[in-house]
This record gives sequence, structure tokens and C-alpha cells, in this order.
Amino acid sequence: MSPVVTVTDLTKRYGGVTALDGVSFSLAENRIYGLLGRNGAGKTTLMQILTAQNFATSGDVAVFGQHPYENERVLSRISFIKESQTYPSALRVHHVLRAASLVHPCWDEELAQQLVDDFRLPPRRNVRKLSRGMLSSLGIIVGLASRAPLTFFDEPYLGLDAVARQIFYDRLLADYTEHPRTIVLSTHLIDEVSDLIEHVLLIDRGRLLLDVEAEALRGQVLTVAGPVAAVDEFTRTGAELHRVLLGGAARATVRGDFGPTDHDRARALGLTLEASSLQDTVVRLTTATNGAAPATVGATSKEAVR
Ligand SMILES: Nc1ncnc2c1ncn2[C@@H]1O[C@H](COP(=O)(O)OP(=O)(O)OP(=O)(O)O)[C@@H](O)[C@H]1O
Repeated sequence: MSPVVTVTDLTKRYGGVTALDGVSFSLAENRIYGLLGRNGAGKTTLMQILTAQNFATSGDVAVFGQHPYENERVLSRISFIKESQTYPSALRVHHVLRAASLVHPCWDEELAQQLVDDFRLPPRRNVRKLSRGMLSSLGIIVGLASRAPLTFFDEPYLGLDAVARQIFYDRLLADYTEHPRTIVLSTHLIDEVSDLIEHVLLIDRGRLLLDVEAEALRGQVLTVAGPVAAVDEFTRTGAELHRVLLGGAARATVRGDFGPTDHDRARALGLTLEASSLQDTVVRLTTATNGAAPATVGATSKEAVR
């Protein structure tokens, strides 16, 4: 099946700032992607280019097999929900939903109304009078009810409380299960979405660090803990990303091609072994690339980054 998005050697420079640096990947049909990375990594720039709201400096993008710029056939199949979306101040909530229904051919009005109830949005309230979280809810409703074959959520939940965020995750998963499509979710709340994400794209300083199935990643990055000598022995077979020393004990995050025999090996060495959380993996990978020098710590809670 041909990819929904193909990005080839994409570079974007803003003057002296390289926001994207030779990025290549593709997005398959009917998957949920997590687009992750630290502040300033280049995530928004990438989504802007894919949705024709920004220009590449070099490289190619194809969306549904075509260039997205001024391409109505492509753009009508995309929904892009941004952090801090603004609306013309004269509009009320129901006006925004009506306008969105006109530009998104797959719009589902019943779903939109159900989400308005779920998020307790007052339909007749002027958008200027919505709270910060209510504005985010409105964006999320547009993103879900548009049912676009390619949907981008760029940090969609500024100001949204924990209950509303959970409603978003639940409704997204339920609707995606019934109406599969390609969804790209960019977020810093990695733990909250780790069960939703099927494929991870991790960007760091404009470069693609990871392009991997979430399930495969879970087996590749492990946290191993126990006596220092035993941890040293175990980590010989992987790339160590991070270590904490506590007296004679160590806790290390290690990346490698691990299998069942490694779990037996850890047990034989008297070590505990567990899969790192997605958030921990992202933190370790994006701090390990700083090239920070290893440090030694005593029996404190301070961390030594390798
Ligand atoms: N219009 C612009 N002019 C100059 N530099 C820009 C512009 N837009 C973005 N940048 C820079 O490009 C880099 C990538 O920014 P971008 O907004 O894509 O990152 P991000 O991963 O979305 O960050 P965040 O998670 O903080 O939203 C940053 O260094 C940013 O300062």
C-alpha cells in the first residue's frame, strides 16, 4: 500500500537556525504516530510543511502522492489542529463547527455534537469568551469530527484539565477503531499517550532520532538495576544511555537488540530488568545526544548522565 506521506531529505532553515536537517520517513495508512521531541526540535515546522503552511528549504514531501501546496485535493483530506488555534472574534462555537463541517468532506455532525456534550462546551458562546481549556476542546472536536484521512494534533491541549484530556484520548481511540485513519499526535505528555501511539517518530535538533514501532521500541530500551559490577557486565551488550549510582548499586538504561536470553542473563547476574517507559526512553535518548560527560555520584538521588 502506498504511504500517506513521504518525506525525503527535508531541510528547513530559518536564517541561521536549522529547524529540520535532512529528515526522511514515511507515514502509512491507518496508524497513530507519536511525533515526539524536546522544545524547538522541529515538530511544528515539520507539520506546517506537510500541511502547506510553510516552505521547505530543500528536500521533498508528498502527501497522498502529491505535493500539498495549493493542492485542494490533498488539503481537503487533512485536518491540522494547532496549539493556540485562534478564530475570528465574531464567531460562536456553533459557527466554528459549521465552518469546519463545510471544509471537511468526512465531517461527522453527530460525533461533533456528542463531543460538544462530552467537553461541556456552550454552543452559543462567543469564542472570545471561552476559557483556554475550552478553546483547546473546540480544536479537539474539530480534529476528531473532521475524520480527515490525515489528522495532525500539535500539542492540542493547552489548558485542558486531566479529565478532558482523558476524554480526548478515549474518544480518539474509540473513533479511530471504528474509522481508521492516519493520525499524528505531537505532545510532551508522553506517558499519557504511550498506550495510544503505534509508531514513534522522535526528532532532536532537527534530526530524526527514532522511526520505530512502539512495540518494538519497548523491547529495545531496558532499565537494569543491581550491583555495579553486574550492571557493568550486563550493559556490555548494549548502548548505555544513562546511569544512576547509589553506593554499590547502579541503575542503567540500555538500548540494544534484547531477547529472552538477556532476561535469563540478567536474572543469573542478580539484576532486575524492566522495559523503560516511552517517556523515559525519549528523555534518555534526547539527553544522551548532548554528549554530556559521565559523572559519578555517591549515595544521593542525583543522577549521573553518561
Ligand atoms: N518563524 C520562525 N523564524 C525563526 N525561527 C523559527 C521560526 N519557527 C520556528 N523557528 C525555530 O525552529 C526551531 C524548531 O521550531 P519548532 O516550532 O518547529 O519546534 P517544536 O519541536 O514544535 O517545539 P515545541 O515543542 O517547543 O513546540 C526552533 O529553534 C525555533 O526557534
